[in-house]
Amino acid sequence: MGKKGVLLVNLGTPDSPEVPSVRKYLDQFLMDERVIDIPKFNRTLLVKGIIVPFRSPKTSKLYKEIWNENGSPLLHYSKIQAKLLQEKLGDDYHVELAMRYQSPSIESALANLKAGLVESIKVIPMFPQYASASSGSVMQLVMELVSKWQTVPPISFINSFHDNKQMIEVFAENARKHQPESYDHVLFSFHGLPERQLLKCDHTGSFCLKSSDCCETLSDTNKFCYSAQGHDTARLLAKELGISKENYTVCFQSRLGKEPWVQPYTTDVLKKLAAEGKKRLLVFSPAFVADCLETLYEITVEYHEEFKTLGGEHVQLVESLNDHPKFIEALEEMVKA
Ligand SMILES: C=CC1=C(C)c2cc3[nH]c(cc4nc(cc5[nH]c(cc1n2)c(C)c5CCC(=O)O)C(CCC(=O)O)=C4C)c(C)c3C=C
Ligand SMILES: [Fe+2]
Ligand SMILES: [Fe+2]
Repeated sequence: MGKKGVLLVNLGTPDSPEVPSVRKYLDQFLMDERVIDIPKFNRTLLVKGIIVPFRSPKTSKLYKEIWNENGSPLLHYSKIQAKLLQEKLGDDYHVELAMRYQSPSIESALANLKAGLVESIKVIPMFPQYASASSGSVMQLVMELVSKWQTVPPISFINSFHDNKQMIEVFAENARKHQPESYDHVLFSFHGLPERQLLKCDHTGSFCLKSSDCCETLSDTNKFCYSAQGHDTARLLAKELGISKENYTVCFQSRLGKEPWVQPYTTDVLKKLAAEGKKRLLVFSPAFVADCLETLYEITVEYHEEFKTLGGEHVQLVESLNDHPKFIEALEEMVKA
């Protein structure tokens, strides 16, 4: 029997922090019709004419702040996760890592699986909460590529793992290192998403954003909603750590453009908490399985500085899942499920 193929796919990162690489990365990322979901002509004008030329130099500076001897943290941790998973699964499995944007590409990882004569492929988009712009985009590209093969192997996808028990335990364990009870408030800061993309997930058109608490419970109507899944992750984490409802806030960071994104925005929450006299914040970023630009710069540097300017004292990031053995066990279970 052939090996069972496993494909881990994370978002992607520039090949280097220099402006030309960042330009290439942002161009590929933001020209994805699931990321900037507007007609192609308008997307091309916006992305190639405005965002990429103006944003690349600024984003390059930020990447230079987090780049280290291992390169991009996101790629570095992703490689370790794939290696540890391969070791855990053993010789009956063939694990490949890909990035949705830049390298290693999904195309090359699939070619490696094909060359390895795998008998099946399990794809894990490495995003705990489903979003069309992340998991959906990975699934679409994998399906497009594999659909062109002469022999299409049995292929399956993990859609989301927002309530994965081991994942919750790892985040909680990482938080305990910081004595959560010594903080004035806890934030669960998720990567943002345009509201338009949330609304598109509600096929009934009757539920999403129709009330201020539409994401507070998961039901058949909103089970694929990124925000509702995020609220679920936050609830489970708060329960695991015994954090009461009034002591935490779910919020969304990294907004791009002028259109409304899912709210509340993390920056607004920082202002509100500072005005209430809160001094020390513990911040989880549970939309990511590895530390990356958004955690290591946006939270650790930008939000920390911003909160201090507002009168606060400290913003402490809870380390991501990275190379934690229990997270690798979680991946193993997903593969074997
Ligand atoms: C949870 C996963 C992610 C979703 C959903 C997502 C949506 C999304 N992102 C942008 C724009 C940018 N995101 C950027 C960085 C970035 N995004 C994710 C994950 C999700 N994005 C990660 C892991 C990272 C960091 C990658 C790394 O190398 O560390 C960036 C680049 C940085 C910058 O210029 O600010 C942009 C741009 C949009 C528009 C979007 C949904 C519509
Ligand atoms: Fe993003
Ligand atoms: Fe909702």
